[in-house]
Amino acid sequence: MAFEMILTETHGRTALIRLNRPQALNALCDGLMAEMAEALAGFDRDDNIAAIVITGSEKAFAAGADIKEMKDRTFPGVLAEDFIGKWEAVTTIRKPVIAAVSGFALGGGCELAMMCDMIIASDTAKFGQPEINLGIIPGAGGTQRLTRAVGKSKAMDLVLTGRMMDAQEAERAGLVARIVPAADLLAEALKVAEKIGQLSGPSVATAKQAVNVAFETTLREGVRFERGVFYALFATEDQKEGMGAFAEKRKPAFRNR
Ligand SMILES: CC(C)(O)CC(=O)SCCNC(=O)CCNC(=O)[C@H](O)C(C)(C)COP(=O)(O)OP(=O)(O)OC[C@H]1O[C@@H](n2cnc3c(N)ncnc32)[C@H](O)[C@@H]1OP(=O)(O)O
Repeated sequence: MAFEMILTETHGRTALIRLNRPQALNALCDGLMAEMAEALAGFDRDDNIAAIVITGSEKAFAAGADIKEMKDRTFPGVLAEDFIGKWEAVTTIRKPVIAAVSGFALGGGCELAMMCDMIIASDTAKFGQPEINLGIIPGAGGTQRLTRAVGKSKAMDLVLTGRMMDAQEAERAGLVARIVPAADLLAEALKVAEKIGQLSGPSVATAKQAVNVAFETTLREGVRFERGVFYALFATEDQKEGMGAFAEKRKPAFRNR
């Protein structure tokens, strides 16, 4: 499938998706979101791919949903179509998805980054939920994921005022995993993805699932879930290989089973 609004490439076992609407600061229109969902699903099925990086341009990861496309939508229309429901595709991917963010990550752009498993930001990144300036509120998880990431007070500050925060503030607040110079952003994100790709696929997928459960359940239930999947990993060859390699003082050769 040829894409128009995203570019895809592979680097070893890492798939890279670049948002590609520079003229609109990568505003997330329906077409782009559909292409991304299709690309993500394809990479998730591909045994040669272990992790996925999503990035934008130096100026903008994404400046939000496409306001020009969205402005004439109606209440019955968005309801019938479940306009934003399709965006959730990003959260159904089993492999790790890393957002490499440079420049603006606003509105739906910030929400897209937060749907990924971790955010690596350049020192020029700016995050915000400015929907309040448009007479709406965040609609792709912004009020929920941002609040879980940075806490109620800062989430209120950002969502109610629509102000942007820079990469340093975002890292201090816990939204961003690490900050790197803009010129090194992609290399760093690919390096992290490659490192994950060398590990055991079943344990990586299980670890991702377990951390995500923490967002959706009580501590007691989450710990119970973790214990169950932890025990299950002792049924894998990779557990024998990983621990055997440690005992034999050699590098493990994981076979993803
Ligand atoms: C997903 C939901 C439900 O949560 C909803 C949303 O995401 S609503 C959208 C939230 N995002 C915003 O409100 C940000 C809108 N953009 C801006 O405020 C500014 O563009 C900026 C601060 C990011 C950058 O400003 P500047 O450097 O001055 O560039 P511009 O000239 O404004 O933009 C260049 C070009 O891109 C178009 N653009 C930018 N953002 C969007 C957008 N979200 N949708 C559609 N188009 C966008 C902008 O109109 C310019 O295009 P031209 O007018 O030159 O054709």
